[in-house]
Amino acid sequence: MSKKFPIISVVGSSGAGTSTVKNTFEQIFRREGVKSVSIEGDAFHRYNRADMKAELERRYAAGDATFSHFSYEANELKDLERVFREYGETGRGRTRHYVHDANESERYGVPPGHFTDWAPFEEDTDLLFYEGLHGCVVNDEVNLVQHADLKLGVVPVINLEWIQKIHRDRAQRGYTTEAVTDVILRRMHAYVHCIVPQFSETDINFQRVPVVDTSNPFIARWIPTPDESLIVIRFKNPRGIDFPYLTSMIAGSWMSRANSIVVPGNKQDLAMQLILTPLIERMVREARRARA
Ligand SMILES: Nc1ncnc2c1ncn2[C@@H]1O[C@H](COP(=O)(O)OP(=O)(O)OP(=O)(O)O)[C@@H](O)[C@H]1O
Ligand SMILES: O=C(CO)[C@H](O)[C@H](O)COP(=O)(O)O
Repeated sequence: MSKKFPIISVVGSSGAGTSTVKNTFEQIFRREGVKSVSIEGDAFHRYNRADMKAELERRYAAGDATFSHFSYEANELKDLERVFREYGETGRGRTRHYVHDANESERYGVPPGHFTDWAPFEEDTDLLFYEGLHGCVVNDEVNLVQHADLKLGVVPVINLEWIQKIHRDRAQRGYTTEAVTDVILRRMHAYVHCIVPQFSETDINFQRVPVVDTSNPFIARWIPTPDESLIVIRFKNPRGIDFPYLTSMIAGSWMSRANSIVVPGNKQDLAMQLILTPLIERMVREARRARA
């Protein structure tokens, strides 16, 4: 936690929608005049695509069928913690990009499956925004949670998460359904052991639930639309959350538990803006005062 240089950590599995949620944050940052710097979790993968394949094959031959990008050891989590710590203390740090596809390759000038060089953060920012797989990990080696001031989970129910991943990986990253299915299966062990525990550490979870049949996600022809889904929003600590205000502002919403509200899928963006804007505004105001 840093009063001077706060960190927002948005965590979700691959295909959960963390990149999509980043757009909502960008709108809030723009409207509130917040200067942010951001990290994509994939920047902290340990291996480029070819080296990851070789490492997978090596481990598989040695009898380990559980290794995947979700595993702690496939990522440089100590480096990520170092960046979180340094940013929290000084407002400085560095990141890079993992280039997934031809579009990103054109943007960054590096072939798909490779990293760009590390580059320092811009100076004089108000906060650091992280989105990715491991931003709330606590294990024997790292404790990322302790550095983050606002922690969010983006967690569609699993069939929907798979549909989103399959469609995105096919449409944008050039993989077949069979290849994505293999990846989902291979990652399941680490999904349970490395990804899921983080959603008990997060302050707020956004869980998208489809209200159309997704019982065979591998043949779904499209991603259920916002109109075909609900969002369950759960607050770890509901004290101070103005639920009557939220349910009156968001048409069609209701409280399903003392710490949870449900909103129509097409109100996700509005709900996030209403919930997050005051939290971000206060965080940035206090940080600016502490730096003055
Ligand atoms: N609320 C939503 N409604 C409809 N589609 C969504 C929603 N959120 C995400 N998607 C779709 O799901 C797919 C995956 O989303 P996104 O790329 O944001 O995932 P991600 O968590 O960033 O994945 P990765 O970490 O693998 O990059 C995209 O096709 C996106 O358009
Ligand atoms: O989205 C992911 C993890 O969040 C990707 O699966 C990961 O970055 C590896 O990418 P690729 O399989 O395209 O090399």
